Amino acid sequence: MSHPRPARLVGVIGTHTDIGKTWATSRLIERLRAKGLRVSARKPVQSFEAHATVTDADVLAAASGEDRCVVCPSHRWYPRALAPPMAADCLSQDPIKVNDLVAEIAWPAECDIGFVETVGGLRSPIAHDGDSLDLLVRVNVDEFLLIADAALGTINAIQLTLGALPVLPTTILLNRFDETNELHRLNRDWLAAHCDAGVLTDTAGWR
Ligand SMILES: Nc1ncnc2c1ncn2[C@@H]1O[C@H](COP(=O)(O)OP(=O)(O)OP(=O)(O)O)[C@@H](O)[C@H]1O
Ligand SMILES: C[C@H](N)[C@@H](CCCCCC(=O)O)NC(=O)O
Repeated sequence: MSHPRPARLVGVIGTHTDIGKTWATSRLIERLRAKGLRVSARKPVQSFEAHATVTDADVLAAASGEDRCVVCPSHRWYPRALAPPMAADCLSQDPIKVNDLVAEIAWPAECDIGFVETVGGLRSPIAHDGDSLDLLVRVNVDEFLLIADAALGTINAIQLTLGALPVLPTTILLNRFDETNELHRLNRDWLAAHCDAGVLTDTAGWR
């Protein structure tokens, strides 16, 4: 049996953990849904501080209008702020396999755009046998959305990330971009001139 797949499947990656993948993706989902598009979000596995009251799945679910345990299955919630396989080990949970994470992703029958959010940065371990990039390759995404910041050092982080990606359309979103900050503007312009990717400073420009 073939499983439904969104018409457009976007892999969300970051230059670093806490860069704003969930925040930016949620803002983008809200904007797309307001236009009438059917949008879903999936975070195949998540790890977080044990005392956290709101997880990435909660934030994405609030934006997409889905159940948080549909966004991220409840058995893939690891309450330790470590890469998921490391968290699983510390919590004496079973090893995480990329194949299982992929198999657990289910989309609604009709979905215009699906977002798969990874963990940490592109090469952060997401399972015992693979990292965020491995997962998105297995999921066979159509394109990448790279969340980065606009501050000093971002060019290196973005270049390293782009260099590790397969050739697919990629959009860079500079989270927390401040138009009044000259460095932010100069970084945006340099990236637009030198990178083979679209460069956005907010979700409004996403096409
Ligand atoms: N543009 C922004 N404005 C306000 N708060 C933001 C913004 N971007 C991120 N944040 C906040 O920064 C924190 C980290 O962001 P977020 O959880 O989106 O990062 P992440 O890349 O998804 O992290 P992880 O590696 O855990 O997946 C969150 O508390 C989030 O609400
Ligand atoms: C705990 C964090 N919030 C995040 C995992 C980040 C792992 C980073 C590992 C690394 O690259 O060193 N978890 C998650 O996105 O579900």
